Amino acid sequence: MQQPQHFGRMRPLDEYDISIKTGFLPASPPLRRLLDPYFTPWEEMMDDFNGLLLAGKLREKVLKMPLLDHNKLKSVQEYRRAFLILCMVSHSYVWGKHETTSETLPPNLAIPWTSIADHLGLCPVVCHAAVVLWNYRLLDKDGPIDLSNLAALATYSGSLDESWFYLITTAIESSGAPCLSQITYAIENIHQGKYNDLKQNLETIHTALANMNNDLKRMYEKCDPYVFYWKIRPYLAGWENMAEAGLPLGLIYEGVDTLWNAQTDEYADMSHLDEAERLLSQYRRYAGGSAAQSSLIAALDVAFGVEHHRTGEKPSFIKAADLPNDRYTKLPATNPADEINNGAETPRTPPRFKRTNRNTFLRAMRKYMPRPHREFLEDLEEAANIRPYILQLEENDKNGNISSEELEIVNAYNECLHQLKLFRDKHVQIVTLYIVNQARKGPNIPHGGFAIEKKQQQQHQQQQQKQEQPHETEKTTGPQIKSTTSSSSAHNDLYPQTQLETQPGIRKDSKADKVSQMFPQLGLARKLASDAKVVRGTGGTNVMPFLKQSRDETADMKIRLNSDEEQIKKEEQEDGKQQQQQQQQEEEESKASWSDWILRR
Ligand code: HEM
Repeated sequence: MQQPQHFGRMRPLDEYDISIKTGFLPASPPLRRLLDPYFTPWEEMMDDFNGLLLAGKLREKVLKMPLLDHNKLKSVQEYRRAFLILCMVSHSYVWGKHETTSETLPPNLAIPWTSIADHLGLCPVVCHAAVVLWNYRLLDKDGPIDLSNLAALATYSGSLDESWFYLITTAIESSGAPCLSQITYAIENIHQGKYNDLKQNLETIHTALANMNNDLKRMYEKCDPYVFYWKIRPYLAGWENMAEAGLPLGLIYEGVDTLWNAQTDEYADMSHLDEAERLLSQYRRYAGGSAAQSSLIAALDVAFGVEHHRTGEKPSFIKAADLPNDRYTKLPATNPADEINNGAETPRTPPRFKRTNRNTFLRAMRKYMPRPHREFLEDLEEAANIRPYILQLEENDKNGNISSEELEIVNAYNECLHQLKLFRDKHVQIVTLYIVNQARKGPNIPHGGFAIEKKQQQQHQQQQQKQEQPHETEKTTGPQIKSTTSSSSAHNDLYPQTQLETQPGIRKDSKADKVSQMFPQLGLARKLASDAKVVRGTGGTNVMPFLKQSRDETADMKIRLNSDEEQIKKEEQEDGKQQQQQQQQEEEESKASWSDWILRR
């Protein structure tokens, strides 16, 4: 006999820092400034930082900035504002504007950023919460949180495209806000047997999801894919898998020099370590900002019991053996010192993922969500009884024992999943246009004089190949791997974060160079085989298997009832047609340009 399932109960939403009205967005708009004059140096930096970055003066100015005490921040709103400031200034400091990547973050940024991140339950790196949840203002303070009334507080590039990119996501969070209370009501209604109310909960979630889809479709309107890929995305990059950008070990958080253990998230005394060990322990690797860190989409998955597997594990889709060993299948340790100690993989991965989410990447994204939101997802995993209830109805149906009301509930559940699948369909199209196509085409550098033309670049590469393989000129196939201390390829000097990931760009005499010599077991100096499968542009085509699998896993959760035979046949025909169309569309999209999209609207 099947054991009865036990479900946990949720705490009230406000205990997870969730508002019934605004969801994961704060109940009132984020602070526009820190008013305490003590923090003037940070706010002044914000006033000027786009200009300073453009003028190449940002690093100089940062180095003159005082080290401020984060303990003087009073409210959570102030902590969030401070976190946003430090995300903006620190990523600009590290990546610069056409400057060499900085491998170190000075103490006046690193120390407060790390402490403030700890306070908020985040990592000291840019994340969805910083640029989407805490980075907007309302043009009319009494108006709605939608695209007709939103402006961004801060952008790296100073462009409207970047504002639009964040604001679309803010609008999605706002449209999706009703889902959170409805999910908790649905759970309670199942406990109490109030099935009519449950149907209404599902219908409200369905409407919210449809609104989210409408918001997502508007990404094309004001965010140019070229600007996104080449001007915005580089600043959102973190320091995990960034060897090619000159950060093979991650970033040194200067002054945060108590020994930090990523597994336990605790600090220890470092006095017993020698200089090299101390240096190594200061490195941290974090993924960059991504809407994959949105707790909203994750909450919907958990609520509906959408099962996510390791990429490639879903046999009908793609064989794991054919996939590259990349960030979507395996993540490096946050602190490279752990690789020497015990080969740890994904630190601080929340332990309780019993039910649905077994995808390495999606799980890892949770440590980049604010602590209360992460706790909401963890508790929801214990409490989510919607899918088990629907599966019970499916069982009733098999026994010829389902009422018309129950049928309606199953249909409402299926409709919600369908909307979530449509969201992922659109998202796959967006990623094709905004990332895959851009990575394939390469930067379209005008006659600015600061980059070399394609022809010259080819000559440059040929020359380099000759130098590196004087005896093997005839049998080269894949992209060429350079020696570990060579400079990056010509045009990508401007955008180091978009380099090929197999080129460990360790600068001679850099700290990473020193550390890699001291710890050869880290394997940084390894020269990879030229036919290594992992070769691809950062965030390029390798992301697609992951995203398409995630979409297909959503569609797979739909329930097919026997009593709906007619409906099933119709759906199967439609699904077949849809799959064909989708494949065709995806092929066309891989060739499409942004103007095609705009004209097609
Ligand atoms: C120009 C727009 C966008 C681009 C280029 C983009 C790109 C990506 C990429 C590359 C990933 C893979 C994970 C990573 O490498 O970070 C991803 C995942 C994801 N993105 Fe986006 N994204 C965009 C907009 C959005 C928006 C507006 C949302 C809404 C919340 C969103 C939600 C997600 C989610 C939930 C995932 C995790 C995969 C999944 O659950 O299916 N993205 N996105």
